[in-house]
This record gives sequence, C-alpha cells and structure tokens, in this order.
Amino acid sequence: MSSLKSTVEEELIAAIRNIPDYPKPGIVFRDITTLLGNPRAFRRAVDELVHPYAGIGVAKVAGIEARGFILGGAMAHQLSTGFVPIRKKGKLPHETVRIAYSLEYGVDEMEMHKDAVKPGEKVILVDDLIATGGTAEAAVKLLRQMGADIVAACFVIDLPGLGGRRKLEALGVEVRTLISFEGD
Ligand SMILES: O=P(O)(O)OC[C@H]1O[C@H](OP(=O)(O)OP(=O)(O)O)[C@H](O)[C@@H]1O
Ligand SMILES: Nc1ncnc2[nH]cnc12
Repeated sequence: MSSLKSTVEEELIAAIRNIPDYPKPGIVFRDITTLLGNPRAFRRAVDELVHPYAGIGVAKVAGIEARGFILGGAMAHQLSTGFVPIRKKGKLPHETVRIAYSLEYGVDEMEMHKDAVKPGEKVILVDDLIATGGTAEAAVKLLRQMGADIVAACFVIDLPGLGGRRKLEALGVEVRTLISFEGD
C-alpha cells in the first residue's frame, strides 16, 4: 500500500464517528455524518470512489437509501451520469420491482423504478457501508432484473468480518471499498 493511499485511509477513518450499541446493543455504528460534514474528507471519499470509473461509459450510479443517495449523487455529478435511487418500500411513485432482504440488524424490503435503467446500461452501485451484504445483494438483484450491467459495487466502509464482500463477489460483482474496520 502506498503512503498516499494510507494517508487517505487514515483521513477517512479519522472522519468517521463510532457509536457503540446503536441501533442495538453490541453494534458499533459507523456514522458517516461526520465525514459528510468535513469538506475535505467528503471530497476525498467521492474522488476515491469515482476514480476507476471515469471515461468507461457508465450510464447510471445507483445509490441505496439513505446514505448511498448522498454519495451516489455526488458520484453521478462527477462522472456525468444519471442517478438511480434504490429505496425502502413504499416511497417510489411509479411502477417498481421489489425485493425482501436481511441486514446486520433486521429485515426490510427495497424497490426501484422498473424504468430506472435500460437493459445493458453500465451501472455503479454505491452505499456508505457493507456489513453482511444483504442490502447490496438485494440491490444487485433488482438492477440485474432490469438488465443492468453492474460494473462495480462501491462502499466507503467494509466490515469484513460480516462477509458482505464475499457475498457480492460470489454473484460476480466487483467490490471496491475505501476503508475497513476489522473485528466488527
Ligand atoms: O451489509 P448489510 O448488513 O446489509 O448492511 C448495510 C446497510 O446498513 C445500513 O443502512 P440501514 O439498513 O441501517 O438503513 P438506513 O440507510 O436507512 O439507515 C448501511 O447504510 C447499508 O445500507
Ligand atoms: N455497524 C454499522 N454501522 C453503520 N451502518 C451499518 N449497517 C449495518 N451495520 C452497520
């Protein structure tokens, strides 16, 4: 790992706030609101997330509610692509595809609009964090159901102990993460 890379990682780790026992006892919540509120760290994170994907014909960035919207909107702007919201159930007004999923501390359902991606379009998926990978796996399935070509799934934070990266890689998805917290 180069010293430049480790500086970026250190900066991002320092910008994240760790909240023990939220939302449930035993979970250390990795809170990126402090990173988003730090102009330098926010720009660094978005620059790092987008840099492999400039100029390769990406059509859409798909962001997972809620924090994936913030990162994904900035990435889409920087890459000059469209943005696709993947939302918790019941929030999107037009025809949707829906899927149930489980995550580190519960179960839920997510949706996207059926016309949000065209078959064959190159899409980057983004969220703030991958833990068990249940959320991102469901998003991958929705996008593929609509014919998206998923170039990569990107996250600021990996919790490698929870196996999410392996889950996505088993689906043939390239995974890119900026920092990881071992032992979560
Ligand atoms: O890899 P997983 O185990 O699926 O967990 C990761 C998901 O958990 C968090 O969102 P959360 O479900 O807490 O929803 P929120 O964005 O509405 O707070 C995070 O932003 C990811 O979307
Ligand atoms: N530990 C954690 N911190 C923040 N978001 C999460 N989503 C799932 N696990 C999480």
